[in-house]
Amino acid sequence: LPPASEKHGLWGRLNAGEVVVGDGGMVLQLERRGYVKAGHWTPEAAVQHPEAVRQLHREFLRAGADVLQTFTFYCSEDKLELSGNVTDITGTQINEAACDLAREVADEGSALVAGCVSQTPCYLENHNEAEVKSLFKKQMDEFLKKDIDFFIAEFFRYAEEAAWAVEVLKTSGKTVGATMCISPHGDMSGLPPGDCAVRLVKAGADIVGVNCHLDPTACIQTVKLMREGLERAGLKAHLMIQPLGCHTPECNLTGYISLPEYPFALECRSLTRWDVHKYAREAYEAGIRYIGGCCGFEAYHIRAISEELRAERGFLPPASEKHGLWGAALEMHTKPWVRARARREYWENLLPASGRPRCPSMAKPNLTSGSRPKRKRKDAPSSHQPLRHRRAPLKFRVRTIPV
Ligand code: MET
Ligand SMILES: [Zn+2]
Repeated sequence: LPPASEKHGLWGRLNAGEVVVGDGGMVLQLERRGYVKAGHWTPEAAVQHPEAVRQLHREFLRAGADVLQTFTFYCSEDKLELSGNVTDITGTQINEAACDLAREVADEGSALVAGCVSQTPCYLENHNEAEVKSLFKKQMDEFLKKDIDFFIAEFFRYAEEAAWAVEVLKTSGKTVGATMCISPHGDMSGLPPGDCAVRLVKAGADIVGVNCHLDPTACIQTVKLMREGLERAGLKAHLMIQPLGCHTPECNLTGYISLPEYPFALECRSLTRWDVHKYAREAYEAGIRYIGGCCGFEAYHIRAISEELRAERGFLPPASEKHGLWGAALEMHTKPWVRARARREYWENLLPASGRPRCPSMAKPNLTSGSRPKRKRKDAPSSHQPLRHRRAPLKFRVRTIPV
């Protein structure tokens, strides 16, 4: 169990039955703002554009986030090398700068800082436990040089790799949350969500759940399956959820990356703040107490979680000073037909139009998962040998999730 000093940390808060509001998506949002390269999704902006990262952290804090996650997605040494995106900055520099940024902003409020690791190319490449674990250990040691409160291992497609990350992070003695980017069908080796959760808790995870890849509806369904798996095994853990900020009802095993709109035309699918109210309530009712968002979740979505759960938390966040509940600020509008929208029933029951007459409401997802491109030797800016890649085997057929 985590040390007593963590009584007021994440572990203590969750054990006391508190709701913990997570932050939103960093890489997708910073790509849209011009600081991250799509396809690569590496976080060198922590060093190159600290002001951009700091600002996004601040927006999430102001919206009520209790946790700021370090901007260290895909910041393992092998992923940085594979992306070939930075030659003049090391992974160590990015990890350390990201910790400093998250801490600086967290201390402007009373947020916790989570040091985050994610899936590695090395795992797909060779399944070598020692090698994969050494990548996580390196990142963990860099985080531990800085002031972080707990760890999150997130965005894992395979329970095995996530469990390896958890085993490494637990050696720190700190609280560890683990979230997988899986659907109700389970992980990429066919392990059902309940069994994934059991595996993660047995590896030492204190909090388990899902992040990214699918919309709130599918993610809640998956976390419920995790909870049931834990109950069947007689194991206890807190539950965590950070879904996409997009509607993906027709998605399948491969998640939103299989949508034709990924990643540059997803806007039509964005959740409204009212969708988030519904999500936050459903997640809470499912017994999930760490409730945040992943890609597509912006500050106003996080504020909507904070507003929906204001009674349970006992306060509203600073950003709500500029937002009347359920549209109440519209009472001041000069036009009577807009004033008429200053009520909960209006926004709760609205079916928003897309304004795009020729658009279908559903897309046809691509049915295969892609292989990684080989990096061209002559373009390779790194002095290291590029990694070899092979197609990740899809062990079972892609199906559509009934929701
Ligand atoms: C592709 S999932 C990304 C997760 C990470 N915490 C981020 O928001 O940047
Ligand atoms: Zn995400």
